[in-house]
Amino acid sequence: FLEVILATNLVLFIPLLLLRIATRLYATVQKQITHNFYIFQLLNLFLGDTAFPRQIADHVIKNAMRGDVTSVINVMNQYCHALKSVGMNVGDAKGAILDKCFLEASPQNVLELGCYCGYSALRMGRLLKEGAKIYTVEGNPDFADVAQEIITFAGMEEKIQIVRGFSEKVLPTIAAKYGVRTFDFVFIDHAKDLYERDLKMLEDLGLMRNGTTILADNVIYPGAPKYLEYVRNNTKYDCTTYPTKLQFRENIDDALERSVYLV
Ligand SMILES: C[S@@+](CC[C@H](N)C(=O)[O-])C[C@H]1O[C@@H](n2cnc3c(N)ncnc32)[C@H](O)[C@@H]1O
Ligand SMILES: [Mg+2]
Repeated sequence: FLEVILATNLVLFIPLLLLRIATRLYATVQKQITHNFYIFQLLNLFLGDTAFPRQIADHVIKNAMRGDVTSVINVMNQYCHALKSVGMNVGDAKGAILDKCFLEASPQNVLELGCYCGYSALRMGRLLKEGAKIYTVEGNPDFADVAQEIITFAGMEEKIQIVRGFSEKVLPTIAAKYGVRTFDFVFIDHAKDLYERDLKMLEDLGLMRNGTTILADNVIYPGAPKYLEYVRNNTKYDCTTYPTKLQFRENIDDALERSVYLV
């Protein structure tokens, strides 16, 4: 009898342990290589990274009101909270900081790096003034598909343009492609180790004007130390930190960093 119990436990325990190791490994590796399209896709293939965004989309379509952006945002929040989500949406608490900074900037042209399922784009989209537009960059085509589905369901497809591709590839051509001169508000929320590189890219490409607001998420967790060092010790940026907690994980400290570009 004891042998049966032991064998059953082992049968359950070993796959769970392997799953845990794989998840940890994935999180570590993903941080390093999110900008490598092929490795990213390979990991997705084996570890099913798109399963969660797909579930969010299905849940939204089933439970939210078509064409009602606030209802879509609320359903996404409820779902992620209920699951103590591993989802990467900025969430409602940090979302309130995003709303505040966004409204203060009152932007015409908005750039987002890292769309995921479109949650933060929808949050900004519902505050967008008449005629203004959001361009949200997403490197993972499966995430971009899910985001497009949710954005269209919310009726925001005219206001939110998903820009498919990795930032390093799409930024050099984004202005010409969409007829934009500079962005007034930039929300940076993609791979944390690319924040500094991509901000410098925006500078070099002349995609920001005097007064452009750059808001960076997750500067404490998972953390973007090189980015913080760059903007905080730089006369070209006027910085404010908004300490907060990680989305859906109230025991983990995080912060958003607002930097106003001064040229
Ligand atoms: C934290 S999630 C974005 C969450 C989203 N802003 C929200 O709050 O709803 C980061 C996203 O950035 C994407 N990503 C990572 N590196 C990227 C890059 N170099 N260019 C474009 N997208 C990238 C990932 O595929 C992922 O979907
Ligand atoms: Mg984030």
